[in-house]
Amino acid sequence: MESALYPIQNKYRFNTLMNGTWQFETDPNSVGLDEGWNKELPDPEEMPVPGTFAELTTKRDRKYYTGDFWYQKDFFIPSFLKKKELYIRFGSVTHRAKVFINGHEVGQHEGGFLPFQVKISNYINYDQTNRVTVLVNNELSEKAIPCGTEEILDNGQKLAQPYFDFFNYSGIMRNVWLLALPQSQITNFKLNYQLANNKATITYNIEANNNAEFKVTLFDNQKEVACATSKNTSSLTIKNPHLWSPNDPYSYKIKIEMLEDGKTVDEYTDKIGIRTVKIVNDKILLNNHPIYLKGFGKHEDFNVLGKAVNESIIKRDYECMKWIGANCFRSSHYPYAEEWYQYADKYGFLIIDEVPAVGLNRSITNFLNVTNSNQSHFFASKTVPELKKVHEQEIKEMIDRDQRHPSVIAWSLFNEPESTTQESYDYFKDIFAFARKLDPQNRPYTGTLVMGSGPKVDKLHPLCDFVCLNRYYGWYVAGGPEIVNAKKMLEDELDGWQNLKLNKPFVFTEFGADTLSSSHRLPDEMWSQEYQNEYYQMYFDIFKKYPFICGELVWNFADFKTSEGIMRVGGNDKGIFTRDREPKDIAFTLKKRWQQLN
Ligand SMILES: CCC[C@@H]1NC[C@@H](O)[C@H](O)[C@H]1C(=O)O
Repeated sequence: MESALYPIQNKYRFNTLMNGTWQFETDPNSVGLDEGWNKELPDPEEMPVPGTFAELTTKRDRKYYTGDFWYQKDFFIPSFLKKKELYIRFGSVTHRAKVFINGHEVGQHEGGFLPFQVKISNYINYDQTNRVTVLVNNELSEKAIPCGTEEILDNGQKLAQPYFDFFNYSGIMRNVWLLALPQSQITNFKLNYQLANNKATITYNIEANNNAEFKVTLFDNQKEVACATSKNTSSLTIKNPHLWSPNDPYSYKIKIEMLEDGKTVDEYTDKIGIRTVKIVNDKILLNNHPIYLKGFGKHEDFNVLGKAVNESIIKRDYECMKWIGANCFRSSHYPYAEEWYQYADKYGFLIIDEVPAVGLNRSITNFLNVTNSNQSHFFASKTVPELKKVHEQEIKEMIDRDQRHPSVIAWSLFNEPESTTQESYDYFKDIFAFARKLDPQNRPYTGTLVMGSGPKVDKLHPLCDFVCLNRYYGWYVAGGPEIVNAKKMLEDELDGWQNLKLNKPFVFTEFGADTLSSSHRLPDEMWSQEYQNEYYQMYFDIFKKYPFICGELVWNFADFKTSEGIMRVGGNDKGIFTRDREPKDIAFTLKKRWQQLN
């Protein structure tokens, strides 16, 4: 069911997008399966795919709809496709899906931010119209990621209660493809690079659905530079490799041919960027040179789109990040659509790729209790074994999908879980051990530590190759006139980390202040543009004193939608840009700083 290869077209492979208008119907009483909705929706409406119903409706109960809902679309399959294996590939379905073809169940998937495909060949009527139906569910629990719970309102409606700070958008929010693939096919390939003596050795491991030989060819600007024919695993070596880096995102083309009895039966081509990433002492090295990460925690989030993929938004975000002088972002708090990574490879951005392990703390204000006994003891609950299984499945799917992108430099296995209890350490010790077996390039593994999980109490930093801090001194604590105390709080914590002599890099993966683009205050006040500037200047003045700080990823790239609450004005307003991607004053401060920072 996993589908790590992005669809391409060549003489062996064909695909077509199934985006557009689908039929849609909510199923609040979960009667659809009994009433045959997998064959015919009783009273559907039009729904765009990719898209999310929550951003399109004018009715609150639809916006917050929680439970089962159905999508359905008819499509024609000509008989000349009979020789091919047919699949439908979903870029994602949030949070879980069950797929039917002409009424027959053909597969299901848990996890709302990674692709999967279902084989449909055996259920297709050729030269006829066929029907795909998807049963989706968007409920939250402590047995899946992202975590949350739900309540039943007085009117009987379910209401999702996220343990995370972004709107629980759901549905088919990424591209959907119809795939026509060869019977014998390449299903994935993994690459690792070794650089030495001005040579690059590219070790490959090809996965396929049949035993076969493989011919692997590397091209530099259309010129063949290396070639090998082997079973699944071998290597290629090239002299004077042109390495990939943010300042020079150079790519080669790799072509893999699958041979049966000497005859090519499948072919997959991709762009690859030769580079290495490693941690040496308290530095992050790219191609053996220390790098400093400048950029953002982001979200897939935009007006009307919700989290639906849209290449205009992707392009605009990259243009803004180039303009401001950023070189990195974290895919907070879930793996983004594949197109984000393709642009990063091309434009030379670095990505900390994050699995949707957010909300493993039973309250987004858990950080207020992290240093006292009011902790929720999240990892002591009986649902943890189920949670761990899903967490591991999604780590594997994320790494299988993204391991070839040169832009991906690290894996984030958690965002702000409970992290000061022995049981949290026991849980994540297993998670890290599982994940470390999966990446052929052995990139660094990390996770972000919630406000309060500091040097005296945190249990998870020993598992991390570099330490990621989400800190809000001057906002959630010591805000406004108390910012004078916030400076000392931040310095005291960093002194505490320094005294542990971890000899590891640290990256600030979140720090920020909610700011209304309409607010100017003299003297500055919280929520004003002037305060956001003062807040960041305080952090930057302090960062200079700690050489182990190797990155500053501010929170957040843009204002984004959350659940409603007394601390949210239309959502989270910590953006450097507004939700419609216009700069706040702070954007010009960061541009000046980042274009000078090498
Ligand atoms: C102290 C927790 C901060 C929190 N961290 C996770 C993000 O997803 C939230 O948006 C951010 C915030 O509240 O701004």
